Amino acid sequence: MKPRQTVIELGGAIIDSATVIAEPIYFVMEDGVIRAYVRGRYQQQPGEEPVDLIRKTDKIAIPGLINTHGHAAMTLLRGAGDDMPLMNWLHERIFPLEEKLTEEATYWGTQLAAWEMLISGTTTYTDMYMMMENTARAVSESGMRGVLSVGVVGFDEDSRAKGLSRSRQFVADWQQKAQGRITVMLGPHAPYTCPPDFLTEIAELAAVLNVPIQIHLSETKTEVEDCLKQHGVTPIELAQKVGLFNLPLLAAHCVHVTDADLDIMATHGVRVAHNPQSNLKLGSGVAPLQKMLERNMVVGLGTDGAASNNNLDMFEEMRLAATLHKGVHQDAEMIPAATAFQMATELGAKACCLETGLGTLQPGSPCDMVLLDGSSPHLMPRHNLLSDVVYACGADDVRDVFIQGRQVVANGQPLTIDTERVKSEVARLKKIIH
Ligand SMILES: CSC[C@H]1O[C@@H](n2cnc3c(O)ncnc32)[C@H](O)[C@@H]1O
Ligand SMILES: [Zn+2]
Repeated sequence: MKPRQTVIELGGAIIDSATVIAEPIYFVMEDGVIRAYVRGRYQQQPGEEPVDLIRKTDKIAIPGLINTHGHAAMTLLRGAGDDMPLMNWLHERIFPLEEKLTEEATYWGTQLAAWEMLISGTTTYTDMYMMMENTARAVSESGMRGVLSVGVVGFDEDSRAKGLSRSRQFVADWQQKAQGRITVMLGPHAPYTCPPDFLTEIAELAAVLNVPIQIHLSETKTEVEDCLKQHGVTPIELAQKVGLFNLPLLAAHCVHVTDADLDIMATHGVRVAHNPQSNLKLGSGVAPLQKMLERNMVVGLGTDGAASNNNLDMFEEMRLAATLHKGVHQDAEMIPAATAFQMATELGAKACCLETGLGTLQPGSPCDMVLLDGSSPHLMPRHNLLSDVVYACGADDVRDVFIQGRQVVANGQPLTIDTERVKSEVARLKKIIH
């Protein structure tokens, strides 16, 4: 039997960064996939199969936002260490607190993150953390898409062996699970926590398991200076040397990269997660985004964890990406709204090695759709819909969210998260993690 179709009628839509329709439009969905979009109002034609009709003519549709770098359970550490540079923040505050995180804490921290991400229009996110089984369970229950990896460090033989075996098991258990919403990567933390021979082992394992890699690279000046002192090469050169770039790889940050580093990355198709807010808050610097895009590199946007941001709001990242670089370079033409929007959607999907079509509302794409309140002052008088979404809208304008055609947020409220339970569990856990 042919699956029943659903039609969503809207007041306008951004199909992708190059296709903006600021007039009535409807989408035809079937099996969680967008089959077509048609300008104008929906009218059933004589003899046409009946459809389920959702009428939201005061809403504007955009593709679900894609957060290309994060550590979901770090919501539990929000505000627990502020105004410190990365290395002090990690060693003096974060690592000691993370020692106290239990498996169930990881689960509730991820639930809290999913709640925050869903109501702010993020439908897909990446994660690298410890105890990822619980993260995957929370992601699966939330209805979100997750690109998940076990965070691995190689301080000694024991941590190396555990990291590799946990990663293997995680791929076996979770690759393409939750109706295909979960995909897995390997997650070596950084070159300063994983020695070169261990990074090679990880690259070899990724090739065997046929999964991409995500890693923090060249985040701070100190990281680069230490790497040069210790290994005689930059973190990017090191990553290439040890074989990491022979595989699809998503590099978070890349703030302190030379032109030669960028050429290496571009040649090897290295994808980048740009995290402007986290880089500013930790005082790390500003990544050379324009130079990356000039080399046609795939760059997505990310929040990083809630302890270095301190929220998971992709509207803020989009707006910051579109304004920060203009200010730094005194060039108002840099990173136009369409580019920032593309990074938060389509390019984000590519950065995460996800299926084609994700990050757009084009026919054939999965129906991961966010509906904004068309009667918000941020969307008036509507000279330019794309500009309004990037420069004026915020998380508060998100009303409804669909992932794979399933509604997960209705009128600003998450449908898949027991928010009262999350509130009480997080309050309880705060007493343990302090
Ligand atoms: C080994 S699991 C992931 C690990 O990464 C830590 N982390 C969070 N944010 C950052 C960042 O900006 N740079 C480097 N490492 C970061 C997190 O606390 C976990 O320990
Ligand atoms: Zn990170």
